[in-house]
Amino acid sequence: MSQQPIQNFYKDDVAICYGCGKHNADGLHIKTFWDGEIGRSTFTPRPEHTAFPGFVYGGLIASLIDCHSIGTAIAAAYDAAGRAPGTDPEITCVTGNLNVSYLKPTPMGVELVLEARIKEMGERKIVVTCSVYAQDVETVRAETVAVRVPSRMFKKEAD
Ligand SMILES: CCCCCCCC(=O)SCCNC(=O)CCNC(=O)[C@H](O)C(C)(C)COP(=O)(O)OP(=O)(O)OC[C@H]1O[C@@H](n2cnc3c(N)ncnc32)[C@H](O)[C@@H]1OP(=O)(O)O
Repeated sequence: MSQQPIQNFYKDDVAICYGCGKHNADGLHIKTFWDGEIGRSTFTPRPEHTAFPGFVYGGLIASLIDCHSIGTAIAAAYDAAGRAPGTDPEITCVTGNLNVSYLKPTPMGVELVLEARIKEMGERKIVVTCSVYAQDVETVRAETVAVRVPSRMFKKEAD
């Protein structure tokens, strides 16, 4: 298991994502730990993340899956290239598609555990599956298409 989350290696100028950017003070600060096979993340929803009494808002869960799956894709892509995370040239991805199945209501008040795996590693397209567990019960399952893009895509035109 990597000691540092992949998000720690994102360049400062792009690390402002609402889901996972370390420089977004109001963000969720999702962290992905890749062990070479599985990307793991944990998150405990806060009261404002409620959908209906006692249960987590699905959009929040989709956000967790989104950034965690993209982080898993990026970490796995460095791994597949035999490179240390964060080394140049930078590997970056965006979400092309996010398909979420809510299997059961997800309870508030417990830590959620996310496990993501690589289903397909292409040159540009990386397909990631992700399950969300609450107290060992799988409540959500998703498949994400991460698409590798040049890091200049993240720069503002004025820069
Ligand atoms: C580093 C910090 C990152 C934090 C990111 C957090 C996650 C996010 O919120 S990202 C923001 C939301 N996503 C976006 O804004 C992306 C907007 N879309 C785009 O920019 C483009 O449509 C993009 C990059 C997805 C695809 O670009 P494009 O040049 O058209 O790709 P293209 O060359 O056609 O396809 C490349 C591969 O991806 C696949 N693909 C592209 N788009 C999709 C899609 N929407 N669904 C499924 N597969 C797709 C293609 O089939 C192709 O696969 P293969 O290589 O096997 O043939």
